[in-house]
Amino acid sequence: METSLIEFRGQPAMRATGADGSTVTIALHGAHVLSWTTADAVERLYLSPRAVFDGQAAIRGGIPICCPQFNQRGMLPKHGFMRNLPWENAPSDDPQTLRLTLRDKEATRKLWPHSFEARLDAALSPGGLRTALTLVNTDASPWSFAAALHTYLRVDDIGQARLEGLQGADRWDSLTDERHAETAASLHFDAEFDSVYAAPTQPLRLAQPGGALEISQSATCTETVVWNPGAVLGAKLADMPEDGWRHMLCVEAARIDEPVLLAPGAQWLGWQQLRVL
Ligand SMILES: O=P(O)(O)OC[C@H]1O[C@@H](O)[C@H](O)[C@@H](O)[C@@H]1O
Repeated sequence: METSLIEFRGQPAMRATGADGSTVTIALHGAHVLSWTTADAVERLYLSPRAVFDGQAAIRGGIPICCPQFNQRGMLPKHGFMRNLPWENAPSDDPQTLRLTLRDKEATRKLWPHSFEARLDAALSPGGLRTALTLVNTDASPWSFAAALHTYLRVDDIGQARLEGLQGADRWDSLTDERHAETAASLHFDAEFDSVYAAPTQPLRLAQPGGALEISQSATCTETVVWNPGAVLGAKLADMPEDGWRHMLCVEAARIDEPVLLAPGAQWLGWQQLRVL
């Protein structure tokens, strides 16, 4: 894997190219995966053309890291602070892996008074991308956190996309605040959709007329979040074009309902694997 430092919409980013010509591009801001192209040069992630690249705001699209808080479930900024800070490129033990790290600093301690190291590892394989988030407790006392790899998958037309593999999974529908087991064998999306599922052990499948993608996640990520803003909320998101919601589906590997309690010196690893079928 060859890596280089590039400029992406005016911001520094790392790009890795696999032996088969596939690429992954990660902004230092937020260790935010911006792009994943497979050997056939097809982009597999959605990145909003209106995403803000000012080195401050969270970037709309790609793979935002939500940590140490998910959504508004706590006192921190929405989805935590890690997506709003500059990370550093760091050497990885594995030459096939691109690594970025973030350590606590004044800006993080003001919000969250703990010492930590976070690592984002991205690895390409033929037809695949694996992103892994590691949290290390470098503090003298325990702390707890939630996390999500908030992946925006690119879809040609949301009206024709189907997400399979969630039937029977416990679902919390955040729009209605209802809990029930999912009855649909395959989900389709024609309006706002925002649900947290107990993660099934088997991979999910995103099926489109043009092909399918397998989505799997580590057992440490106990939830899978599925989100599409739909036309009404989509039109209100200033950093997304009006039809942007038609071209994305977020399928997120998450640890939300039971935060991880990490002892001093301990570490946690959560990953998501995408594979073109
Ligand atoms: O606009 P943000 O902060 O990136 O969040 C996007 C969405 O992220 C999803 O994970 C949540 O389930 C949604 O409720 C939320 O709106």
